[in-house]
Amino acid sequence: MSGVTVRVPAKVNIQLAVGGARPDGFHDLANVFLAVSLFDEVTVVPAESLTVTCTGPDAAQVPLDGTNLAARAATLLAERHGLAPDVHIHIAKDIPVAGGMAGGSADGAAALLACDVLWGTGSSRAELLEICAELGSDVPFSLAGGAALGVGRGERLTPLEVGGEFHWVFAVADGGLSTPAVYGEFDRLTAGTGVPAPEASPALLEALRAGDAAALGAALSNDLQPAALSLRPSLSETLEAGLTAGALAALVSGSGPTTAFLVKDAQTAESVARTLLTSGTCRTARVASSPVPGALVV
Ligand SMILES: C[C@@](CO)(OP(=O)(O)O)[C@H](O)COP(=O)(O)OP(=O)(O)OC[C@H]1O[C@@H](n2ccc(N)nc2=O)[C@H](O)[C@@H]1O
Ligand SMILES: Nc1ncnc2c1ncn2[C@@H]1O[C@H](COP(=O)(O)OP(=O)(O)O)[C@@H](O)[C@H]1O
Repeated sequence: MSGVTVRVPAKVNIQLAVGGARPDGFHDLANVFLAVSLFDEVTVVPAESLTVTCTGPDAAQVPLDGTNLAARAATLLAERHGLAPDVHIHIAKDIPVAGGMAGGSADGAAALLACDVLWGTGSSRAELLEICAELGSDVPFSLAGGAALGVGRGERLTPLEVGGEFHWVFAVADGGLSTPAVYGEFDRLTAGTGVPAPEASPALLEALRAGDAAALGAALSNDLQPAALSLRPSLSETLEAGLTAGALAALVSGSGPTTAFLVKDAQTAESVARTLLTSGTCRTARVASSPVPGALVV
């Protein structure tokens, strides 16, 4: 076999309920993930040693050493099977980097699936999900796709029913935001307030099940948004610009700084994206729909 390519989607968190910091430094979450139609493609081919290349508009920001999540995935799978992780990994990157859309996690899940097929290691779905959880809290969802509630660190998934297609615009900001820095700012902002245990919103889950965009818009929430806005105050102007342009609702995607706009249909997505592009409040604007499947061999 010459090589294996896996296509993998980005995510938006339609609800991100964050509890207090745990002794291990992580936060318990009720994390409602939705996979959206921005994709990376990861190709693995046999090679003399483990190497990584990346192309795409944000490629310069992607590490090409052993810290790349795709390289870590190949190494973890190889270790489990007593193999050498001798593959060349190529990432065709279209998901914004450090944007709160789980692009690195997506590449980790994609490389894991691609190597499992290339090496014929035949891992079960449960084994793949376990390795994903070792790679990072968001990685299991990148493998699973669709929509899911993630609890614990966000790695323990329950699939969710979605009753229709939802349309989005994503405003990509200049530069990224560090996920640990945003959780750290959340801790600083909530210190001494008695953070409640995170719970999924019944209204949000019902809107998702019904495919009701207006109801979903009313229920979107992200507990990390005040922290992301505190670190990057200019994002409030982007949120405002998208709402003025006709979005049903707006929120920061995960730890940011990408902002997400739910719109009523594909046509409105195009017009909101055009307005956002000319507003000067973001670097670029992308349209997407949801849900889409998780990592798949192409
Ligand atoms: C915020 C979220 C929302 O889905 O995603 P992004 O917006 O960054 O994509 C996730 O919780 C990010 O998950 P992921 O990026 O996989 O994080 P990990 O690699 O597991 O952890 C990186 C760091 O984030 C913090 N972290 C992560 C997950 C969690 N439940 N609590 C945390 O406090 C910790 O500081 C940890 O050291
Ligand atoms: N394959 C990868 N693609 C992008 N970033 C990666 C990858 N592997 C490791 N990283 C690192 O992870 C950081 C977070 O990137 P990313 O997953 O795109 O954002 P986020 O965690 O905000 O969703 C990057 O700044 C980069 O240093």
